[in-house]
Amino acid sequence: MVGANAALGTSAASFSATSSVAVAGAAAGAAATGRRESGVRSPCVASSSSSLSLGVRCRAVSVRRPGLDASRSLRSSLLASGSSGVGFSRNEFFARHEAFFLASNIGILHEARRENGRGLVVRAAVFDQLTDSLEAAWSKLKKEDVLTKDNIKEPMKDIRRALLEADVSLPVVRRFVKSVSEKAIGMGVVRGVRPDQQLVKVVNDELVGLMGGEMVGIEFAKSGPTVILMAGLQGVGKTTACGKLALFCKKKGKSVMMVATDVYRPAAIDQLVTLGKQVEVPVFEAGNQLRPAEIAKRGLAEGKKQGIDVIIVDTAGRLQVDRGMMDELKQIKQVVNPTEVLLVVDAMTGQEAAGLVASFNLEIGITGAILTKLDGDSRGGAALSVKEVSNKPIKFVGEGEGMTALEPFYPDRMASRILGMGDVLTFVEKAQEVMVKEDAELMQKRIMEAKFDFNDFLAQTRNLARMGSMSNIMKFLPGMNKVSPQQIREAEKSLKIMESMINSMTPKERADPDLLAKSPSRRRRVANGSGRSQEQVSALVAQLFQMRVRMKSLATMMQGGSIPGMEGLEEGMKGGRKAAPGTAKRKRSRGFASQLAESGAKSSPKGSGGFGGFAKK
Ligand SMILES: Nc1nc2c(ncn2[C@@H]2O[C@H](COP(=O)(O)OP(=O)(O)OP(=O)(O)O)[C@@H](O)[C@H]2O)c(=O)[nH]1
Repeated sequence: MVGANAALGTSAASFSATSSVAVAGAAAGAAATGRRESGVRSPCVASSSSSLSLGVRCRAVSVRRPGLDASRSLRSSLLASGSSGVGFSRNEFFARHEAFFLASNIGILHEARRENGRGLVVRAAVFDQLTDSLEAAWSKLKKEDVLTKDNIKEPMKDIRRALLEADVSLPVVRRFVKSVSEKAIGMGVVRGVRPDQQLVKVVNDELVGLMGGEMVGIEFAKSGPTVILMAGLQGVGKTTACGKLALFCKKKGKSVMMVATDVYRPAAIDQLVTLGKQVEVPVFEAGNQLRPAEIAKRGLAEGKKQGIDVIIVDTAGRLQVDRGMMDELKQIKQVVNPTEVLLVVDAMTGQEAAGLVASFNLEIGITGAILTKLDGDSRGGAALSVKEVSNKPIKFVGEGEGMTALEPFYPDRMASRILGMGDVLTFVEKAQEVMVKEDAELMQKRIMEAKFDFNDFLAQTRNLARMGSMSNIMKFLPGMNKVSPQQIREAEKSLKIMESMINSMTPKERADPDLLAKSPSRRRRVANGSGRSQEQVSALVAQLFQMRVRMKSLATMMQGGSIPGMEGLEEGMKGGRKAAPGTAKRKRSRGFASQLAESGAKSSPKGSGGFGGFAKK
């Protein structure tokens, strides 16, 4: 293989710029306007005859959930292959493409063995600010040997400030800081784990607890339809959330109907009907002359008649909480006897959102919250405060206007993202949506046999593109929050260039890159066909050989399911205090990093550049 690279006699450095990264184009659908008439309006259901119509770069924060070994390994591997500081070299960035491939394949195979199909978790610019501020806190402990009352004072001040800036309410911040301080000081020396990592671990656990610990999903009724009553102030995204939730339930195999009871805002009913068309869910409406509770009652009767599984009732919002609104909600609640009452709150209102959840709960009794517009909020105080302030869980988060932009809220994954550790589980779940297990198995086999070819490369790249835009996908991966939009644009451009070269290869050449490695005339032909230079084609071929080696090596480690850096910390934190310097575990840890480095070095001819950044610097 190295021989083949040498035979190409090229510097692959030029290929850095023509490397690959997935691109996606998600088209937002334009919506048709619904007529205001009678009946259940549906694009798919016949009209009713009724007259009603850690950047932290800590490689070792554990997530306390069983069965996540492979996911942890993925994350650890990605972390290990990633940047260790602010800023991201281009090579490191491109190197992630290999990690994407591996993560999607191995992740799918692992997760395919897991029964419960869980949803996705948030991705957004949210928490960027908090993540950065927390990094400053850890960095103050880099030179310490043990956490003490004195040396955590400064980092704790930073954490306090970071949380307040994120708009977390003061009492919550106070409790949080107190609890973290006590636990951190009580830890003592944990061999093999640096004090800054210890603190990250404590903060991680506290964040998970603060946000409620476990994910709390929708509770479906044991018999009869599940009725979900949606409440919230005006403009928070309630109607949009109804559509998103309808789609979410549909994907779970439920039949869904939405009921439009907002008789005050003229366009509200039409808006719901339009969304219904978009997600192909019928909407029950009865104009704006009846009382909302009456419409809800008739909607429920209609849903029952049709044997609908989930009935989502949209309600009117008000500019602020007022008696009329609460009374109306109470009346609707009384007639539909909902399984879930979800309060929709706008993340951008920060701690105010948490206060609203508390007061709505007191007034009407709610079962949880949907936090919308998380994509527009870079502070994240609402996500951190809601559970603590109201004792009600956030059940979903909305992070976009599109109908698919609703995801269950997982406190542990969110904590992971706050700490700059990415969210590999979500990445894997996204991959599962576009790849079938059999394909992943086949691809895995080819990676392990170092037979990964240009066809595989194209297939994988296209799969990744189907998962969403590059910038969205990257948010799930550790350290990728440091990649600039400019780098993303370049990478997207590079992918197109690369595809054009691969498209100019014959099927035989795609399947057997050796043909190209050995034949300058073939490379010349591909260059002419794609309008690229011969050097670029040579570099592309060289890269494929390098990728084969590195992917096989990394895949072997990921499949082992045990990445020492992570494991060591976990055990240390459990109180094992076993991993003394120089022990096998420590050696394995070093071995992992150096193996990565070696695999890159071995396969890269001198001066080849390319994916050289894959190895940890
Ligand atoms: N960026 C972003 N925008 C959102 C999100 N959810 C809703 N929106 C937008 O917020 C605006 C208001 O959303 P609606 O669903 O009409 O809000 P509403 O609460 O039903 O409003 P009322 O019916 O007036 O009470 C719309 O422009 C939505 O597209 C989200 O998660 N992210």
